[in-house]
Amino acid sequence: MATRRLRAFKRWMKSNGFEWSNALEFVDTLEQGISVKALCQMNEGDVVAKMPKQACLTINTSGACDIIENACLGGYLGLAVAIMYERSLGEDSPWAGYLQLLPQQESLPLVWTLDEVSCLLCGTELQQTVQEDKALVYEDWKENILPLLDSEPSRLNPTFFGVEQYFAAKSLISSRSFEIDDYHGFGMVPLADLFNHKTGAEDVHFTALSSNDESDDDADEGIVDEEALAENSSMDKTEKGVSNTEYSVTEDDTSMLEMVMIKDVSSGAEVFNTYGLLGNAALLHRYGFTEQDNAYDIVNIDMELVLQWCSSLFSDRHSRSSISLWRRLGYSGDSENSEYFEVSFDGEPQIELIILLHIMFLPVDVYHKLDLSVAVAGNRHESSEKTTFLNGNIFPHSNGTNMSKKPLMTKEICTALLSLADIRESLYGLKSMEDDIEALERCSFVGDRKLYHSLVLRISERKIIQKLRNYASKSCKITKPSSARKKLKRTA
Ligand SMILES: C[S@@+](CC[C@H](N)C(=O)[O-])C[C@H]1O[C@@H](n2cnc3c(N)ncnc32)[C@H](O)[C@@H]1O
Repeated sequence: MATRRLRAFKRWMKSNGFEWSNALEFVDTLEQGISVKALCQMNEGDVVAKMPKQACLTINTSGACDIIENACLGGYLGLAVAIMYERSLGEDSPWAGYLQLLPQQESLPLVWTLDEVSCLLCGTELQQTVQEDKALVYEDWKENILPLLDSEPSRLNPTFFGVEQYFAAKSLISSRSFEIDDYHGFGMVPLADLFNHKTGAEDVHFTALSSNDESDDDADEGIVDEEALAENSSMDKTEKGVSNTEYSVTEDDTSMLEMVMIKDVSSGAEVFNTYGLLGNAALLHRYGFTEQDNAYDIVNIDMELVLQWCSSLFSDRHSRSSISLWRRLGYSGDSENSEYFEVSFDGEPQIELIILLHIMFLPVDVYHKLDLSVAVAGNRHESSEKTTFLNGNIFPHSNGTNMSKKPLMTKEICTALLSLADIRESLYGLKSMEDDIEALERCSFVGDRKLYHSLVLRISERKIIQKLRNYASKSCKITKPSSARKKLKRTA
């Protein structure tokens, strides 16, 4: 359905040199906003849309370019000022026809209230991240945007540069901006941002040729291989497919961005882009929606939770020294402040977590032997390629990813994983997963958007925790009980 705002947008695109295939239908519904459909069969290689870089809203093209540059605001901050500035011009903005199509803001958790964040995202991977984001974005506004109003009172209308407007602009940038090229950097690309996302199953690809350097080396991820383009996008197709605007482009025209079909799509089907291979936490964080059964979902178990579990069995001293030994063996990442362990969509915990648990359960004598050998190796500056003897298993340093988990899955490690699953699950509060599933069934995708997507996130995470339990129970049955220490509580 072409609504009034869509018709106005198409007129704006035509007068700004955009070209798009007659086979694309832009659909606007109250429930789902705008999507793009195929009006007839579309084929791999078809160039279905061309967008002039000069018509994209970037720091460089915006009327506020001088203000942004004088204030040395780059990246997202600068682009946010560009959007707020053009919005403040209303009909006088060269992007008025584009801006009227955009929502005021995208419903990302960033723009939810703090109460909504703590209530709806309780226990999820996003709760803390979003709380921190909100504080940081507020600080950004106070430090960088507020002072601008004093420096340019005649050009900047404070009504359009308030903290709410800044958060709104940030939500649009997060959900709709593209990397254009070295000169323009990030920007808003009209038309390209009408395509919805499907994980790992996109039909169309956004491509850009750098205006500074056309060599492959300088190509960003989205750039199409020139030869493939030449093969697939003959003038024939361009003439047939792209509507007959006056704008004519050459194949290596670096002033244009393109949308190229990377698969055949049948008539009537929606044409999807992909925003990346993202789990639900990342999708909700950046774009404000989730997908059911998303195979890229993960759950993290923070080191803090491991310490919490550890303190119920061992002395603080033992917990700390085990973690220290584990770090010295090279199993922690770069940052000691944000250590966490991933549990994959299938419920498999990261090998690094299993190794840490293993170290914690080592019999005292083996533990001391290992500790000593690591200290000696450290003093001799031995390479991290060396192997280590751990409870009957040879552990290669810093190379846990290729190790088999099976031999390590002793009874106590399986029990520890079950306890960690319980501790992680308790973060979701009193409501059970069944409560969440029932709530989701009652919830409307359209009317209760925030609740709907936060429930999908909670449920998908909790399903992974359930799979972690299954993984631990199953592994326990197939692994012989270990000969590890009988006395669990250690004090030294
Ligand atoms: C680049 S825009 C796509 C066009 C958008 N539908 C519109 O109305 O303008 C990205 C936004 O579209 C919505 N979106 C995209 N893919 C989606 C999907 N698979 N499910 C739900 N919403 C989606 C989200 O609100 C997202 O932030």
